[in-house]
Parts: sequence; C-alpha cells; structure tokens
Amino acid sequence: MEFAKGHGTENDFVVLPDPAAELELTRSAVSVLCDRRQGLGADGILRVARAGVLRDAGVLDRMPSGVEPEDWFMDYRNGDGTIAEMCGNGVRVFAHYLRVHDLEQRDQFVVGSRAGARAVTVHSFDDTDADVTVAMGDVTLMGSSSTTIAGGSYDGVGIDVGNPHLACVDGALTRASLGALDFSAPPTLDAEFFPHGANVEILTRLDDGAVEMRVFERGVGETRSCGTGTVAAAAAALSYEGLETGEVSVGVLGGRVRVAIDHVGATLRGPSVLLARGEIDDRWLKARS
Ligand SMILES: N[C@@H](CCC[C@H](N)C(=O)O)C(=O)O
Repeated sequence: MEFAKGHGTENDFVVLPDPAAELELTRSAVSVLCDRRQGLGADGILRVARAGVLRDAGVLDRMPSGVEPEDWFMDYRNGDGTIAEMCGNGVRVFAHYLRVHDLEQRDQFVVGSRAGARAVTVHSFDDTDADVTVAMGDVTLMGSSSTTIAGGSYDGVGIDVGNPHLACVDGALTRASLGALDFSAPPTLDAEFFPHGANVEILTRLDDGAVEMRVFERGVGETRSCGTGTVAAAAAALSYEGLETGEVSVGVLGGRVRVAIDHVGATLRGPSVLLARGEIDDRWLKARS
C-alpha cells in the first residue's frame, strides 16, 4: 500500500491514497500506523478517496452538507483510531497532496470532510511545500466551560468548528509561562457539556493581533498544532476582547498560521509540507488490523 507523510505546522499525518475505498481502517490498524515506535508515526491518518466511493463502500453513511459524490474526501482518523469530523491542518496537507499527485488540477476546489465541504485555495506549491487557505465554515460559540490541565484550572469557551473545542484565554500567561506548562496528562472536561469529548486549547490574550497557543487533542494527546484549534483560539481571543470578528496570527509549537473570522465564517491560512512517500507492507498491516 502506498503512503505519503506530511505535516501542517508539525501536526503530522500519514496520507493513504485509497481510490476504491478498499482499506479496512480499523482502530487497531490506524493506531499501529500512527505509533511512533511500532509504526510510521503520526498524529492522524488522511485517507484519500472520492466522497461517492466512500459512501458506496459504507465508510460514509450519508453525504455531508455541501459535499458532492465526485469531491475528494478527507477521511480523517485520530492517532488512537477514532474518527473526527474535521482537521484544519489535515485539509491543507490533503489539498497539497492532491495537487502534487495531479489528482486535482485546479488551485481552488472543495475538499469534503465529515463537518461538510471545505473550499481550499492553493496559493503556491511544489513537491514538498505549499501555502494553502481553507474556508473553515461556521465558528459557533457554545458558552462557558472549564478544564483542569497542567495542574491549573482554566475557564474557557466551548467552540464548535465542525469539531468540539474548549478554548481558554489566560490573561496572565506569557509565551514563556505557556511553554513551561506540562501537557503530559489529559485535561478534565465537563462530560455533559462535551458529550463527545473536546480538544482543549490554552492561550495567551491577544497582543498586537497575535496569540500563542498550546493544544491537547481529543484522540491524540498534545500535538504541535491543531488547525481547527487555532480557529477556536482566535474566536476565543477575539471574544475575550469583546470582539466577534478580526484577524489573528496564532503561534503554536510547530509554527504560525493566520486565522480570519468574519460574519460569514473563518479562514485558516498556513503551510503544508510533504516529506516522504513509500510503501507499507500489506502483510504487516493485515496482521495488526
Ligand atoms: N489536528 C486537527 C484536529 C484533528 C481532530 C481532533 N483531534 C478531534 O478529535 O476533533 C486539526 O488540525 O484541526
């Protein structure tokens, strides 16, 4: 089986082209592929297939909003094998992969996700690097909640970016004190507020249009970036200042992205890197599926 390896601000993925949707992406197959010692190592998997093919194969039970059968669909799995609705960094890498492999010839096209259609613009690309903007859709603030992480309690805002987030602005945090937090243990969450779990972002307040953020991802653990998380962080940072719209530069451990939020929705602009391609031994994966 062919694969490629890529990342968006160091949120890394194994990309699996599967045009006929033949792969059995069991939880154990995904988690062993993503394991950094037993497998290739990644935060998640991006299966590449057309939406209609995935529906006909029973991977999708319905066509998500705005997604057409002929659209390419990012079938995203977290490193622990669970399915998530959306992955903002993943969409950039996915779009880059489609352009490099000539599966898509346009610079503007739609990528399907379980959260719905996501319009992408590939501003520039070569075999290894790309600059991509993703229209991230609606950003819905769901109210206040809180978490305990790194030995502290944080109040934040529940935010739906297609997937669930708790984004917590701490006005006292600096880049250095944020960097010193220990994110090794999972955060606590209010299970009634977040019945399906959530990704948790802790961030500094807006300063000169920029914030710094760290994230603990549902189904993965701490990652060096989370695209949907940067959109949630931008929305929380604006809301903390009493704003609903604006542009925010979000710094993560793996780099920096730009988020713009207006009354129509959010966009996320950032890099994609494709660094390797190769072949997975089918016998190895089958024995672990
Ligand atoms: N890293 C992703 C988000 C992936 C899904 C997330 N862990 C979840 O379970 O919702 C991103 O870049 O958005």
